[in-house]
Amino acid sequence: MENYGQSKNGAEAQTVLNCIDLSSADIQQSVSLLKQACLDCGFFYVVNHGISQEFMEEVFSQSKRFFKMPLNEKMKVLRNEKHRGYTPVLDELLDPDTQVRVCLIYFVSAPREVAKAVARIIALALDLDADFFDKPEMLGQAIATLRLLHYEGQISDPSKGMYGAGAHSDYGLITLLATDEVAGLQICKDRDAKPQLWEDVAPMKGAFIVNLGDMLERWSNCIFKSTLHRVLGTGRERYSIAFFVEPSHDCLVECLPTCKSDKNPPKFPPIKCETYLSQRYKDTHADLNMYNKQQT
Ligand SMILES: O=C(O)CCC(=O)C(=O)O
Ligand SMILES: [Fe+2]
Repeated sequence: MENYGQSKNGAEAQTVLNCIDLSSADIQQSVSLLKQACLDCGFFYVVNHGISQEFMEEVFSQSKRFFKMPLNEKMKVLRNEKHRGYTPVLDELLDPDTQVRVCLIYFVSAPREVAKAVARIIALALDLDADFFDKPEMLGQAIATLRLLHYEGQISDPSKGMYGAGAHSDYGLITLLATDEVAGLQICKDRDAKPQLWEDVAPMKGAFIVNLGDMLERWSNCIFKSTLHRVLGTGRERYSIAFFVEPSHDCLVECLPTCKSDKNPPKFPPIKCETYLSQRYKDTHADLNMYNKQQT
C-alpha cells in the first residue's frame, strides 16, 4: 500500500486485509489467503460466517441500549474478579438486564463456531491436521469472552496520548471483532519501527475482523503475528463487539511441532494457558479496588 502521508487521524495509510470466505469450497485458496495474512499482520476479514446480519444488528442495538443507561445502573454490573461485567472507560459488560442477557448468550455460542471454523484453517496453514485445535483441552472447551465496546465520539489526539483504545495486542488465541460502519481501528505491523506506521483498517459490513492473539504467536514460535492495534476516535460515536477466544485453561501452550527445527528452536518454554492468561490480565487491568473506592 502506498504511503499518502500522515492523515488527520494519525494513520499513514489504509491497509488492505485479506478476506476469508467461510462458505468457499476452495479450501486451498482460503488456507493460502489466511496464511499470507497471519505471516504479515495476523489480521483478516471473515465473511459468510453463518451469523445473519439481522442477528448482528440486534446485538448492536442491545449494546446501544445498555450504554445509554445511566452510569449508576451500569455500575451495578461492575466487573468482578473473573473479569466479567462493566468496566468504565474501556467499557465491558455482561448481564445488565434479561433482554440483553438473552441476546448475549445466543451471541456467545454463535461466534464460538465461527472461531472453530477459522481455527481449522489456521491449523492447515500451520501444516497441522485440520482438527488440531478441536481437541477438548483446546477449542473443544473454548473459553469465550464477549466485550461490548462504546466509544463516545471524542476526537483522539495521539500526540497528546489521547486514544479511543490505546495500542495493545490481544493476549488470547484469536479475536473476532464486529464493528459498526464508523472507522477508527488501526494496526501497526512493526511495533519496533521508529516512528511507528499506523494503518487504518476499514470496517466491512457483515464481516468479522479477525486477529491473532499473543498466545497463538507464542504457540507458533512467532511465525504467525499478533499485531499491535488501537482505536482512534474520529468525533463520531462508535460501537464494536469483540469476542475473545481462548483454549481451555488446562491447555499446555507448547511450541507447535511444525514451527520448530534445529535452526529455529522454541523461543518460549511450555506454559499452561491459565498461568499465561492470569499473568496477562494482571499486567493489563486496573485494580478493582480503585472503582470500589470511588463508589463509596
Ligand atoms: O473496537 C475496536 O475496534 C477494537 C477493540 C479491541 O481491540 C479490543 O477490545 O481488544
Ligand atoms: Fe484488541
